[in-house]
Parts: sequence; structure tokens; C-alpha cells
Amino acid sequence: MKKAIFLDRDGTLNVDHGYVYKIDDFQFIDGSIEALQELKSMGYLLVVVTNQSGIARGYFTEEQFLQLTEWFDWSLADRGVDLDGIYYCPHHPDGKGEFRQDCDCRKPKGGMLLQAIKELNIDPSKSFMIGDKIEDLQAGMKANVANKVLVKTGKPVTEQGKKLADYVIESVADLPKLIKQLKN
Ligand SMILES: O=P(O)(O)OC[C@@H](O)[C@H]1O[C@@H](OP(=O)(O)O)[C@@H](O)[C@@H](O)[C@@H]1O
Ligand SMILES: [Mg+2]
Ligand SMILES: [Zn+2]
Repeated sequence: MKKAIFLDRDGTLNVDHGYVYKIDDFQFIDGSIEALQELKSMGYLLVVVTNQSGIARGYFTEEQFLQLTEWFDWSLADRGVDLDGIYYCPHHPDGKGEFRQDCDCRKPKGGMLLQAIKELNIDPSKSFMIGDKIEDLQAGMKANVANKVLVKTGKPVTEQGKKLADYVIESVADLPKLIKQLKN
């Protein structure tokens, strides 16, 4: 079984300008790409788990999301970071059409992580979930991910967030250092 880093997208890997779907609005958080390179070299699978309710809400189409995702995936591959999985939830209970669903994949539910664990043979007890919202941490809990990390680069950190998190760090750029410290 493999160890993995489950990565939230908006607010963790890129600046959350609010329902980002255009390449021009996609701004990597400082040091995030270098951190992913290092995490990869430490032997972690890198798995993105992102809520994209903008699709259900009609702010952008699934096709537009997939186009941005292709660009994002290639931008990282160009820098030596091959993502092992990208899982997304296009649903919202108040959404439109086929995407109006009270699904099992929207964080705080654990569906995306559970699917990745099964498909990629991940050991959650050796893995990390990193995100900017309580819902990210809760999804990690549902999937029994041992280490839940909250970053300060997205939504404001709340008291509840601090309580649920095993670690609070400035940004994903600090994750390799945190993991190395834990091992010593
Ligand atoms: O952080 P991840 O999961 O990668 O993606 C979050 C986005 O889909 C958007 O999710 C929304 O939450 P609601 O989905 O409307 O509750 C808001 O938090 C937006 O600011 C944010 O851009
Ligand atoms: Mg986020
Ligand atoms: Zn869903």
C-alpha cells in the first residue's frame, strides 16, 4: 500500500479568487510547485480532491473545468510533478440539472478520498489531507486519513478549524518540512 498527500485545490494549491475556472485566474500559491516536487521525491502519491460546485451552480461548465484541469495537470508535469489522481465533485444539493445532488463526493463527505484509496491502493494511516477549510479536514476524517493539515492561504482559519486540524501551517510550501520533522 502507498502513502499519499490528499490536496485540496482552491486556497491550497492556487489562490481562491472564488470559483476559479479560467487559466488567467489560476495563480499557484508561492512555493506550492516546489513543495509538490519535494513531496513526490519523498515517495508520496499526490491526489487532488476538489469540490467544484461552480459546475452545479451554473458558474461554469464541466467542460470548462476539465480544460483548466488539463492545463493545470500539464503545468505541473512540465515542472516534474506528475499528479497521481485528480478527483472532483461537480455537485451541489441546490444545483441545477444533473448536478443537483446530495452526493457522497462533496467534502465534508469522504467519497473522493475513499475512491482514491481504493483505486490507487493508498494506506490512509500513512497519509495526509491538506486543505484550507474545515470540510477538507472532515473529509480526511471520514476516510481515516491519519494526518489532517490546515493551511492559512485560503479561507480564514477558525477556532473549529484549529481544533479539527492535527497541524496548522502557513501554506502547502511548509508541508515537506513538517513531515520531515515528524519523522525525526
Ligand atoms: O477548495 P476546493 O475544494 O478545491 O474548491 C472550492 C471551490 O469550488 C469554491 O468552493 C466554494 O464553496 P462551495 O462549494 O460553494 O461550498 C467557495 O469556497 C469558493 O470560494 C471556492 O472557490
Ligand atoms: Mg479549498
Ligand atoms: Zn459530488
